[in-house]
Amino acid sequence: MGRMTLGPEDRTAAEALDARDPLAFARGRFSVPEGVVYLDGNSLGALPSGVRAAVLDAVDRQWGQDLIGSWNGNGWWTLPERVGDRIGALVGAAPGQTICGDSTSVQLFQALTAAARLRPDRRVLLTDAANFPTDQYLADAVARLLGLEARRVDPAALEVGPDVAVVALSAVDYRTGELWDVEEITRKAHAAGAVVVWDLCHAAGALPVDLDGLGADAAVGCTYKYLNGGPGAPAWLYLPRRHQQAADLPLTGWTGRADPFGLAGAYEPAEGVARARIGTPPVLSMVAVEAALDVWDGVDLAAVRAKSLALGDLLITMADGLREYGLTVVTPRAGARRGSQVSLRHEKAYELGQALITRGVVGDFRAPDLLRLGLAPLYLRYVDVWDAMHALAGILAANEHEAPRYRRDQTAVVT
Ligand SMILES: Cc1ncc(COP(=O)(O)O)c(C=O)c1O
Ligand SMILES: Nc1c(O)cccc1C(=O)C[C@H](N)C(=O)O
Repeated sequence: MGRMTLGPEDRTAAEALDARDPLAFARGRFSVPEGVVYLDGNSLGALPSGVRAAVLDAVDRQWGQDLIGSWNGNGWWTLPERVGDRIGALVGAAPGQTICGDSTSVQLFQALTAAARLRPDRRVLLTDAANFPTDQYLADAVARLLGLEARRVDPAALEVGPDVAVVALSAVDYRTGELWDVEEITRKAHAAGAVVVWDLCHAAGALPVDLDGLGADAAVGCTYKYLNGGPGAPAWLYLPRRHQQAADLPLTGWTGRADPFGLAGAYEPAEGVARARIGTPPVLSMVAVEAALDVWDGVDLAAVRAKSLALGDLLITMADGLREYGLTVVTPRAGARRGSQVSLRHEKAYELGQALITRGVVGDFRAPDLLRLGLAPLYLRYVDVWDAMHALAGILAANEHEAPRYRRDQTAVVT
């Protein structure tokens, strides 16, 4: 779809786009609260309808009745590989290369350490100065542990010297929504002999990714954003087959050992990606993720991408109409450089976000001045974007956000 010319007066045009949306059916797979326009699926995805029954079954029948027999009888033990493969299918990973478990931060530690150990003669780890804090902290921590130097770079001007062991970046900038040229960066890093670790938190389920085709050396991501696995849902690690044998993973937990129930005193890695298992999987959370992944049945990621960009086009067009109020679009306009969110800059971004919540529109705020609006194409409609931007226009026009109750309380948790 090309650029839109939809004006704030034209809700019927948004309705027409919904009427011919090939993904319209997917909204029925979610429980989205009535009267809420949810633009925060890039932080916590909405609740897929099937999750409740799956978790209740895991609690009442599997845990309550079947008790410990559930590790085998209800497939608890194999959840990390099973769910991992289903996530892998959404990021271009053939089976046997993706494991689900722990947090993104833990998986970053695993991936960065193992990646650096693949290049023992090199001393530098590159990360993005604007990367999500946990990515930067863990790059520093791994560098300290292995005696490397963690260097901050701008992905747009990446240069990879002969001393670089690892290039570790997020595909999408969590603040601006900019999508980096993942193919070109991977190619550049490989040409210089480095390995590449991608953080796909803001890409998995938001746009097509082809990890195998890319030749990525490792990747991580969460499942609580566009994969809708729920609060605190476990993350995932992609470790391609070609590195599995050589990968020296730092967290050698007992469930990643060959024959874990042999209970031997010394570690020996399991075959394949199972070696990336660490401790006991968080069964209830992983059952939720597994059920959440059902929303992808029959969904074409190319259609998800097309709708994500079209929703973004609509949002950007309407935001451009609000320039007179000091609102600017910071997300790149070119579709190829956009993830699945649009970030708007305004000196009162926090207050605007709070006033929007009062009107039933939920986005989020990133300091110091960004209003971040996430676009999850499976459950968002064009009219939702229209209604959100219409509400924003009303707030700005009436100065609603200047009300004292919207002032930022510095002690509040900003989600
Ligand atoms: C790019 C990126 N990496 C990592 C994380 C979070 O890591 P964790 O799942 O360990 O909280 C986030 C968001 O929370 C993120 O946006
Ligand atoms: N993981 C989160 C959490 O536990 C609480 C609040 C927010 C988050 C997030 O996911 C933040 C998110 N990664 C971001 O892009 O800013």
